[in-house]
Amino acid sequence: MCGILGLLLHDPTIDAAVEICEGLSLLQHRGQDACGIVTCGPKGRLYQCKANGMVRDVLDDKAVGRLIGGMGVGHVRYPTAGGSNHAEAQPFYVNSPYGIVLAHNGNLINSTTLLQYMDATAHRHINTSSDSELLLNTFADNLQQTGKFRINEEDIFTAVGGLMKQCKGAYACVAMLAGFGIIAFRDPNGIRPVGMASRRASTGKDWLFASESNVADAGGFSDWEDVKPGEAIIITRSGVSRRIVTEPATFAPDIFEYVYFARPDSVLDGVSVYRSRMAMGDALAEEVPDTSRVAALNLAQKLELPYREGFIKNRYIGRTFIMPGQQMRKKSVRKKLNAMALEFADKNVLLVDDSIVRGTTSKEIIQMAKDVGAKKVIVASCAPPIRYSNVYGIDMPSPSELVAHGRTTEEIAKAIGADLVIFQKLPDLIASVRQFNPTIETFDCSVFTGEYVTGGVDEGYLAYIESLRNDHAKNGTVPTGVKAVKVKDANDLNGFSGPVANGADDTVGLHNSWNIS
Ligand SMILES: O=P(O)(O)OC[C@H]1O[C@H](OP(=O)(O)OP(=O)(O)O)[C@H](O)[C@@H]1O
Ligand SMILES: NC(=O)CC[C@H](N)C(=O)O
Ligand SMILES: [Mg+2]
Repeated sequence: MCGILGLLLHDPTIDAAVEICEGLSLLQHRGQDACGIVTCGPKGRLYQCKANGMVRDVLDDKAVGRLIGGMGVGHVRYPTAGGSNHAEAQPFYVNSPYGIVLAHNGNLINSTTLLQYMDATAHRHINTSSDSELLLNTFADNLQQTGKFRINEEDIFTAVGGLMKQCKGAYACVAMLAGFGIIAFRDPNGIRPVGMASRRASTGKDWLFASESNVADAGGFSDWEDVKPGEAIIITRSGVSRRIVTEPATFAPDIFEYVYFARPDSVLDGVSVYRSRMAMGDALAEEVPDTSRVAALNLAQKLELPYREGFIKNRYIGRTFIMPGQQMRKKSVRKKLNAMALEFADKNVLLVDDSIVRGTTSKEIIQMAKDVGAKKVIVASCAPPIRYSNVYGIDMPSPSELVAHGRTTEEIAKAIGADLVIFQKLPDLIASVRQFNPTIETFDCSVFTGEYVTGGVDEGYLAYIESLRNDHAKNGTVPTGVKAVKVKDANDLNGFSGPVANGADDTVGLHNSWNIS
């Protein structure tokens, strides 16, 4: 999952970068791997700073001070395609046509086809294994085809419409055209979130696009509105233009945003994440003979059991599930959470978490609770068992890494060392979220069901991404031996070797040197 942000200030003499940076730090929970900002200053010049690392490290005062201009785009990255190298940090830039910058949240499932098209037809050079670079070039190619010396809103709608025909998968995007304005668009299924808000500024308005509404709240923006599925919104200093640019498709936001990804103080697609998590706790209570903190509190109240914070969290260790390798995740859970012996000694405890994915967290914390004297440890998960790959922007490519894959509930309990595991039922999870916005037709629940809302995800594709992105491939630790994966049907690409796995990806890349003095 990534965080995206666009800001256009009414007064172009005020630099937007400081606020973009603050906004990105509010989206840090969506991506910890890399971050970046590109701004547009006088004469349409673009200024960029992006690198691996957290917002506070990459975007320090000095770096932000060099980013000139009253509009810009920002990104925090959690890789789901390509590798984790600097070159794949976002936003991406392409000079032709017009100078375009793009920040993407989501994941494309037809990268191979797009790559072939870029090479054989559009003749555009793709320098990384990132699907987001392909997305940007698809946008650029569609804009190029309008053939205009100067672009207008109509051309942009046409280009985004063309992109939506070509790109399959999940994409919530914020783009910027040099000297023109900022643009947001969202895939036809609306799988990933992005919204818009505005704020009065002297004689006009400042405009914000962001993955989550918490950014708008903190910046004093109001009138938060979600970008609709299949919609493109263009903001220039002359105003706002918006249009649904594609055929309607099933609106299916990813339910895992509510379970885990989004901050509880955000409202996504009209649903308060906080209230949906409280409802998850209520529903889960029905199953007993958080993230999860909100749910745990409600669950405890309903069961009339005392609610305690049995683990103290080190707020300086980031999210563990979105860390790249299993060793790191495991070590970080121990560093992040410490069991309060007082709360556990000689007690039977019910631990509530928002989800059990690889089982890293639950396995560690059950052991920690037992180490400080817990008698019985029962674990309740606000999400149902996760048994299938995610292909839309959550890095869960490999079912065999999921603790629930191929296991019954009893076997999962055994694998994580729990006395009992209780899972939320899928209809209850869906109802917990949907009750707050019944206009959402359905959700992408593919990690629970193996049913993919976009189509185009068959066994061959799932095997392909698994070979590319399982933990061994990412860390270059074999045993799968995946070093570089040949693009399917790549005969006409002059031997071009397609996306390579993380650990094997030693691309130097065309990236900026961010820490120049
Ligand atoms: O079964 P696993 O593979 O461990 O994944 C599930 C865990 O990962 C997440 O926590 P994370 O540490 O990422 O973030 P949080 O602090 O927001 O809970 C989630 O909240 C679960 O605790
Ligand atoms: N999690 C995401 O949204 C990732 C965006 C993009 N697929 C990347 O890997 O950079
Ligand atoms: Mg957690």
